[in-house]
Amino acid sequence: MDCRTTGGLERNGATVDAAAGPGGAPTQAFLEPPVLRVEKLSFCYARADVWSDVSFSIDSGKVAFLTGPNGSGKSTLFRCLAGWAAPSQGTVELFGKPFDGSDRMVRRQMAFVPDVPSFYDYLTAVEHIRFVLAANRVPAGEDEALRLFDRLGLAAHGDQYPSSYSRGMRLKLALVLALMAKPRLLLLDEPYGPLDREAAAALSSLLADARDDGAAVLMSCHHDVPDLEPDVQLRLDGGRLVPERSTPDGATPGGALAQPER
Ligand SMILES: Nc1ncnc2c1ncn2[C@@H]1O[C@H](COP(=O)(O)OP(=O)(O)OP(=O)(O)O)[C@@H](O)[C@H]1O
Repeated sequence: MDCRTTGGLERNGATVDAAAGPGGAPTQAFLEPPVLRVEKLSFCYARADVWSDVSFSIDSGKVAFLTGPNGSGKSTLFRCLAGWAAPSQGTVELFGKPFDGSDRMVRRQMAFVPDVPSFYDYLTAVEHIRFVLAANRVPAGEDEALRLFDRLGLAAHGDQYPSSYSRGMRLKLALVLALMAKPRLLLLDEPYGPLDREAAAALSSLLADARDDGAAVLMSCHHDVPDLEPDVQLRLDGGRLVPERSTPDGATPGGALAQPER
C-alpha cells in the first residue's frame, strides 16, 4: 500500500439494511449512517467526464464488488473516495460526515490500497509495518501484523526492501498495512490481481473476518473472487453506475441483489 494510503491507514449493499426491532421500532443498525455514502458524484479529466451521477452507499459489515471494463473509471472512483482526487461534482460521506481527504481522524478509520501501491525507499517491509503502526498509534499491533504478514506468505521476506519485491509481494505488503489497523472501511483496487492461489484464499478469509467484525469493504475485481460472496455488486460502464447483470430469478450472481441508489 502506498504509505500515504495506509497513511491511508491514517485511514461500499448499495442499500441501507432497514432493520426493525420489536413493535417496528428502528434498531441501532437502522439509525447508524452508512460507512460510505456517495451522492451524485462526477469526475472529469480536462472537461471529459470519466463518469457522472454516481450514487451508492455501503453499510458496516458489508462487502461490495465494483466491476467494469478497462478504463471505465474504477481506479478514478477509488481515488475520489480516498480523498486523493477531487470530484467535479457531488459528495462523499464517510461515517456520516462529508469527506475530502483532509480529516485526519476520519482517514485513520479507512485504508486504501491502490492498484499500484508505493512504499518508502529506505524502509524494509517490517520497518514499514512498525512505522505505520506507530504513525497510527497502534504500537501493540505488531504481533498481529506479523501474523498477517506470515499468512500472506511473506514471512521469509521481512528484511527485504519493497523495491526488491515482486508485484504480487508488494500488493501483499500493502494489504498487510491496510488490514493490520482494523479499519472501518477498506477500499481495495484490484486486490486479487497478481496474487497466487494460496494468498487469494487467505485474503478472502481475512476480508470475511473483517466483514464479520463490522468493516465495510469496497473492492474492484475483473474476475471471480475465490470463497467470498459480495453483499453488493456495483458496475461502472459507459460513464454511469449501472445495475449489475442479474440471474433469471432476479438474484445477482454471487450475492444479494443490490442496486445503486438513485
Ligand atoms: N491522469 C489522467 N489524465 C487523463 N485521463 C486519465 C488519467 N488517468 C486515467 N485517465 C482516464 O480515465 C479513464 C478511467 O481510468 P481508470 O484508470 O480510472 O479506469 P479503470 O476502470 O480503473 O481501468 P482498469 O480496469 O484498466 O484498471 C480512462 O479513460 C483513462 O484513460
